[in-house]
Amino acid sequence: MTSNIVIITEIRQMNSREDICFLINSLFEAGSYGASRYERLTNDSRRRLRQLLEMHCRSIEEAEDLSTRKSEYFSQIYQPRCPRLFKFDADYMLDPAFLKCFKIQKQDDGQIRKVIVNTVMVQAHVEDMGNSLFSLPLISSEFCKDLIDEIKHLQKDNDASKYITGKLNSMNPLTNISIKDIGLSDVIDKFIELFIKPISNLLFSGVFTQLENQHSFVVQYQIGKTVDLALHTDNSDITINICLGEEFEGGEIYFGSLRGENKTANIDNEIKKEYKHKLGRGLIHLGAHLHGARKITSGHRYGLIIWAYSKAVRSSYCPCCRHYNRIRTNTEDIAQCICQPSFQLTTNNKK
Ligand SMILES: O=C(O)CCC(=O)C(=O)O
Ligand SMILES: [Fe+2]
Repeated sequence: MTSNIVIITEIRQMNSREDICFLINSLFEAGSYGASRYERLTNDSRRRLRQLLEMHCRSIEEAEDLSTRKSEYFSQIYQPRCPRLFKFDADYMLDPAFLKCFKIQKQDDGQIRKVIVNTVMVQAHVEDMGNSLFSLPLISSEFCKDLIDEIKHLQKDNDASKYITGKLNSMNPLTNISIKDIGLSDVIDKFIELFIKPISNLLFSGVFTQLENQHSFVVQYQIGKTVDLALHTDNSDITINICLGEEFEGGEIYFGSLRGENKTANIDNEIKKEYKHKLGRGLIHLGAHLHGARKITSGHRYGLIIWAYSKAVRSSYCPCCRHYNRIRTNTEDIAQCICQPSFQLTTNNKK
């Protein structure tokens, strides 16, 4: 008999219909002992699991339906304050120093055809803070200002404001605004595809050759509301954290060890680096890097957080404990994991 604790953890990590299918397939697939994981559970465990699965599926479906309604509202009804934000334009969006890190080839109509990283300029403009943590100029001050003005405009609009608050990451539930909901996903997708992917490929020495997906949001910190963020790791493969402004004091971001590297019980001893946000400048770090944000002491802080995903990297770690390649056996498809006797990697990668 296997314990269902592992499966319960997997259920809690489901975020989409795709995740539900992935989990259900893995529950009913014949395992290395012949019987599926589901068949190896007691009747009682199966009953509890079914209830939990149903509840979680319902909440995912409700969240997805709400997300569709939001997208419809923002694409069809909402009148943006700054329409320029919604169409990708590298010269408007990106910091001139960041643009210098690339050779950009354009088509006759001005669209970008190809972007090649300029290694010498990357060395000049990107600060390597160690432990796969990089700081660099990313976004123009004009784009930062327009995005904050758009957020303020959204928050004043009765209909729009109803849609923009919600639980986006489990840590800062009330004040985050989803980039997808407000119709800025295409802009962020292009930014990742054209610029973040090639520069990450260079900075992380070829680990992130592809970044197929993203989940992005604007975070806000304000006295009397959310002022800080506890130490955590992100559900991302790499995170891009950009300071949008406005005026604020405090709010430094601090970093500890990488997930799994942490050996001491006292997490405060682990803090290794601190970074002071600067307008338009950002950090690129591994999602597995422990980090948190210090209290702001005055003002209002906005940040653009991009969680980027790589299918190849995701399929190399256990979806349950999220550690990389715990122990691999020689058997082609099986990786051993402390979470359960065997974690089956399928070719059907998640996300
Ligand atoms: O506020 C920040 O700069 C960090 C935010 C963050 O780490 C997160 O939302 O995951
Ligand atoms: Fe984070």
